[in-house]
Amino acid sequence: MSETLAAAEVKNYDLFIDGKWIKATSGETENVLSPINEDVVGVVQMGAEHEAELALQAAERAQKEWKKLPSIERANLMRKFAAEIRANKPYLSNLLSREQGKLISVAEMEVEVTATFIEYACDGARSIEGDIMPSSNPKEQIWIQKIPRGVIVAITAWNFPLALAGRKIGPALVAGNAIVVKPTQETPLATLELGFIAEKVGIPAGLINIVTGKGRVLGNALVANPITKMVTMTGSTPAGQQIFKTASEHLAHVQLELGGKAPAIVFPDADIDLAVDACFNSRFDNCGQVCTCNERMYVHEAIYDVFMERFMEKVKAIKVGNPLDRSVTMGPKVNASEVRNMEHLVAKSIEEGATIATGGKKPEGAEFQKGFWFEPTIITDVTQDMTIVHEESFGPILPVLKFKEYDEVVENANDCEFGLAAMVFTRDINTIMSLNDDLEFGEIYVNRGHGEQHQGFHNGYKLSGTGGEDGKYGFEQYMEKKTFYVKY
Ligand SMILES: NC(=O)C1=CN([C@@H]2O[C@H](COP(=O)(O)OP(=O)(O)OC[C@H]3O[C@@H](n4cnc5c(N)ncnc54)[C@H](OP(=O)(O)O)[C@@H]3O)[C@@H](O)[C@H]2O)C=CC1
Ligand SMILES: O=C(O)[C@@H](O)[C@@H]1OC[C@H](O)[C@H]1O
Repeated sequence: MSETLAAAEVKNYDLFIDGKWIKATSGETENVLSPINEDVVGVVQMGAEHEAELALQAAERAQKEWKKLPSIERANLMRKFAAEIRANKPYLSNLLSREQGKLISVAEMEVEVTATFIEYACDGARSIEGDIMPSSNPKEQIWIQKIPRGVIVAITAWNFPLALAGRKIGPALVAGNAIVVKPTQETPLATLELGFIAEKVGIPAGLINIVTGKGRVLGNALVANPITKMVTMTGSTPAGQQIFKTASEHLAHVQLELGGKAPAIVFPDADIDLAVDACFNSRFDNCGQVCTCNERMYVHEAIYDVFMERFMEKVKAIKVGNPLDRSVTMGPKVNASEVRNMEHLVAKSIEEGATIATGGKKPEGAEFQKGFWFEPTIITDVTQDMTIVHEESFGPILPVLKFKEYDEVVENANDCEFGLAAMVFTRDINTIMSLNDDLEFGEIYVNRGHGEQHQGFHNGYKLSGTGGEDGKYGFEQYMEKKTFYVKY
């Protein structure tokens, strides 16, 4: 059944700083367009250096009192914040679908995951543990304490904007920090709604600040400011590298979740139906716009034909259309630039000798005249040296390669500048354990597709990032350590 497809109101959002909604001194605004039909969904302020300073100063003031609260009291308030996010699921998920183009069912999952990211952080409130150890000196103890860092800057990407914000706000505040969130200009609206929710549940002014503006202007000003003690960013590798350089000027702690090029490897002993379903879902989830998506698929030559017959049947059954229509199974790409990148990768693949087995262009039909659409695309006759095997597509394009030997496919899987996620399908324990030893990826899925758990650790190697996020190791990064030598 379709959701309300009628054009909703166009909402104007100010900057949420120090518990107030204010306009940018620049007087500039930017329209947020729907990828479905290019209608304006909302209008946001274009903050810059001045607004960065205001937000950081507000956060610095608010954090001084917040850190004095017992962590369980911080967690109790954050649970109310999470509950109110959940209570607004219908509105937030509809807004996410309209600003990002994701299926309404995926948007509903995203709102739920935003709440559970925060609730997971709250569960850790009583586990902020340090160490007490004997000194090598007589009558002396050593205490290592965990303390909040101070002001955190969170910069997020457009694929799961609300969940990525919750993933950072939760641990940051439970640990005793304040935060300034800069969502991407592509999809800032649902994140801005968190400002209204913070007001409603009584989050103290200045603890959560949400500012919009260009990453290389406002984002850069936030990162460069010495008030900022940690930057947690999700986005592309080039942007992450720039942030890393800027933050190094004042040695802020940096946590980066960046690009990926996950291989899916299907061995001859795999459960073929399970592998087909997992590899399919892990490519076309959110129109392929998930950092852990199946970006290149290696299928053993012995099962290639039977696997691909079943796989292609599913690909050709995809229904592309308005993501608010629950009968649709894939929505649009987020913007025109992303569609141009899809077209570039297809053209490059053909130029390099590959075959477009299905898709490869914008879909035809009146409903696709406006918006940012691209067909589900499978590329075959692919060799390891081709661009599509190395360049992240972050979209509904999948190159498929055959392999024969274990060593060959492991070498090819590792032949990549990224190291975020990989998925492998085999029922042989020796193969599984060898892959665990040999694959150079921070997250390996065995006999299932992508999808992190909050208690895990979302950690990219190589150009996929640094620091890692989620779980107890992600939570730890929002705290500093202070060592106390106590002679008595
Ligand atoms: N590893 C992971 O968990 C994930 C990784 N990603 C990766 O993100 C990419 C797609 O997201 P996308 O939003 O296009 O990524 P971008 O890197 O373009 O933008 C990410 C964020 O960084 C901001 N930004 C850009 N440059 C700077 C800068 N110099 N200083 C401060 N902030 C800056 C952007 O601001 P603005 O755009 O508003 O100007 C945006 O808010 C893909 O590569 C994907 O792999 C996506 C999701 C998860
Ligand atoms: O960022 C991504 O693409 C993934 O980590 C995604 O973000 C929130 C969801 O929980 C994850 O699948």
